[in-house]
Amino acid sequence: MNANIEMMQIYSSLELQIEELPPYQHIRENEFLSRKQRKQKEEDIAVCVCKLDADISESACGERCLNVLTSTECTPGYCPCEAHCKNQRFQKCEYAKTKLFKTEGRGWGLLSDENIKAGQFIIEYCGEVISWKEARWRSHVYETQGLKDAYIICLNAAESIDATTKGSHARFINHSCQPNCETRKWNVLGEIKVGIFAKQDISVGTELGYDYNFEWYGGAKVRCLCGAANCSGFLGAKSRGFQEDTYVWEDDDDRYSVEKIPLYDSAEDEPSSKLLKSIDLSESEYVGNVKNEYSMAMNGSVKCEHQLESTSLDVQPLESDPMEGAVMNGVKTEESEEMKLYPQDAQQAFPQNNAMISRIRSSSACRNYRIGPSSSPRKKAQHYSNGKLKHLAQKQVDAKHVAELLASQEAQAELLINEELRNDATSHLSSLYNEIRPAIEEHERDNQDNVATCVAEKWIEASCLKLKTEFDLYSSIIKNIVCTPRRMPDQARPHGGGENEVKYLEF
Ligand SMILES: C[S@@+](CC[C@H](N)C(=O)[O-])C[C@H]1O[C@@H](n2cnc3c(N)ncnc32)[C@H](O)[C@@H]1O
Repeated sequence: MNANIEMMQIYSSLELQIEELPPYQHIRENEFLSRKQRKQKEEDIAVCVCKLDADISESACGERCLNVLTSTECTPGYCPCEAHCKNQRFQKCEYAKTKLFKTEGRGWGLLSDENIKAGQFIIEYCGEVISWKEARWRSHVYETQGLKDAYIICLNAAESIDATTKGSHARFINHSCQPNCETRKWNVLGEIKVGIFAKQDISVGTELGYDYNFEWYGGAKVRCLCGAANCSGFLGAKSRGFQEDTYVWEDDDDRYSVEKIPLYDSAEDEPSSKLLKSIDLSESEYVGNVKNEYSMAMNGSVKCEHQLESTSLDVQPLESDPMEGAVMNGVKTEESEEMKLYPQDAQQAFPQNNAMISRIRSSSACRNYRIGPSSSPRKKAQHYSNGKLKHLAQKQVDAKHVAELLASQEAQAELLINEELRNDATSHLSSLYNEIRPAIEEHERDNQDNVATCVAEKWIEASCLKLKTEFDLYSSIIKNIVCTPRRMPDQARPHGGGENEVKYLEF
């Protein structure tokens, strides 16, 4: 009888727990929404050279396995250690034992339910794999719905994992500024997966936490309640999402910020003590939502009851940027001088470099240099009221075509040389990206500290060189158009191109 009552009590407390858990679907594998899951091609399979030795447990794909060293899981059927291979932890869901629990003010959290060793794989962060654009859109939608907890993390430059409606227990791991876990990316059968790994030995019953700073796409500004001595104050304060939302810029002598939030570069850095002039939050629906979310987030006890099925959303996708696709119609146009001289934003010239830029931007070493679109103080006209940068998508000037319109051979040669220098600098920057990416990824895998300053400097140097060569090219075009004679119209031989292109070159 007593046992029955006890059982009923356990059952009802379990029921209570299940009731209280926010609605989500538990999944053990990522679901791909924006594309099909990749099938590993035979030629892409990395086969290690491990040899099974019954006396040495580490022999079957331990830490010296070539695949382990490159964060790649062995492929079943190809690994020489066959069923003994220890390097298929994601595939076999070899998770540590964990338990959900309710925290004070931070919603649900995850506890270790056994002693965990430093470096041990704890759990995969599963969810829906969506494009970066979709992530921005969803993050905005969730904010609009008043969803307090954010579950979107970055997978790669183009994709994110959203565990809001579907995910593994990793979605319950809270942020800590003094984390005992970290995220690491592994190549598993040709797909990148995000795992939570122990940074140190963790004893049973300890809350698991990792630093959201790098991978998290938290739409709202949530005050961090991790309690660490070095707490940075806000969740994901260095994350891309946070940086975009709280964009701070200078316009002549004015300084603006979305909120009067003191931003800390790192535990050691000084907080930005400058009093920032707050912009009118009502100016923008988006910022308005952020503000709304912020005040909600401050109320830690608010329990979110929102269902995600709601579709009648009165919001626009963030990517509906009114400047996107804007085309520079020629030097005759009313565009600013800066737009003429910089026909392509450095970031847009290399879409694949966005990851690099955002990673570098998220390191304090580089933030000191202010890389990327926020690298230099720009005119207010180039920002939206919420501080986001407008894209300066423009056509590139075809220097060869311009040269053909000039009568002077010297002028023609000058343009062509400058174009060649610009092209060299562009391809150098592009190849540098591939060269330094492994260093950055390696760094991120080992720990979540900042990337080395020398890496950032190399990148900045190449970016500056590219900007300089672009500047030289466009200033020499303008100079020669203004100061040297042009061919007579009937001598001009504009090549190829449609009507637009000819107009573009009519000076
Ligand atoms: C990935 S979820 C973590 C699980 C979440 N606590 C839950 O109940 O589902 C991230 C959200 O948890 C909350 N959170 C996580 N770490 C926090 C922290 N250190 N301080 C305050 N809130 C935190 C925030 O609302 C954040 O958006």
